[in-house]
Amino acid sequence: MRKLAAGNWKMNGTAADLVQVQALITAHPAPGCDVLLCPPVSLLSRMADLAAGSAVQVGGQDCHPQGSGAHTGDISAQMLLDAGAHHVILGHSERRADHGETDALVRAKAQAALAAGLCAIVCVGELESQRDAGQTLAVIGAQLAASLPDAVPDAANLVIAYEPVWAIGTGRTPTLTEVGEVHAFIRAAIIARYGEAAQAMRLLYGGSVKPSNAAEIFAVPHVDGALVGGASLTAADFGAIVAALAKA
Ligand SMILES: O=C[C@H](O)COP(=O)(O)O
Repeated sequence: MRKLAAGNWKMNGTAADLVQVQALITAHPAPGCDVLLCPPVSLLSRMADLAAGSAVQVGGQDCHPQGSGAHTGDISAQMLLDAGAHHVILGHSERRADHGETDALVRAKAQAALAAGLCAIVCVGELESQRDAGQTLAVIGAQLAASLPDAVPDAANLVIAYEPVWAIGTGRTPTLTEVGEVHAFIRAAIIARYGEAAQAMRLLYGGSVKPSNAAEIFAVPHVDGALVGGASLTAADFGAIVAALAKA
């Protein structure tokens, strides 16, 4: 399976920051893994134009479950595709917290994304209190059961990102053993759900991935890449993570 280094710019970046994308493309013309950047919608089309013909793909950070209609401020999967996106991040914990997104809504969005021809990156992850209470696998299992799409015709089009909420933007990470335990659990859950085709679904770890810890995280079984926030904003940091993944 080809691994995936995905960057989530979140609500960061203006046109001036596209120099980072050009620098990434120049420094990693043939990266040896898939490379994705998900900018705010305001930059999506421009970033897609800039990255055309390079190894960098672009994606959205959310989509509406419907294709069009009276939904002020929202964007559909078809619109993301039209703007040049190949992927969309769905169910990020920040959207679950900021916008009250439920597992059922995340599933509807994921199904819309797949139907539109996008690759869906569905995020799951436990709160620190849930980890402390020994509930991590139960929480992840419930999120997977209710957030993932019913049918996935092409395993390459569903990516699952494990992001412990307490590790996002904090500089803290689970131990490698803990990462491995959750990723093995996710692999088993999706094989039970979708069959052996789920061996080809990529599982990303996200939460304070940096150049300094990327290689050890990428050595954990069933870690097929990363969903990177802060460190995806600069070509130097994200490029180092891309290089570590290509070597893993
Ligand atoms: O989507 C990315 C994650 O929330 C990780 O963010 P972070 O790398 O800044 O911790």
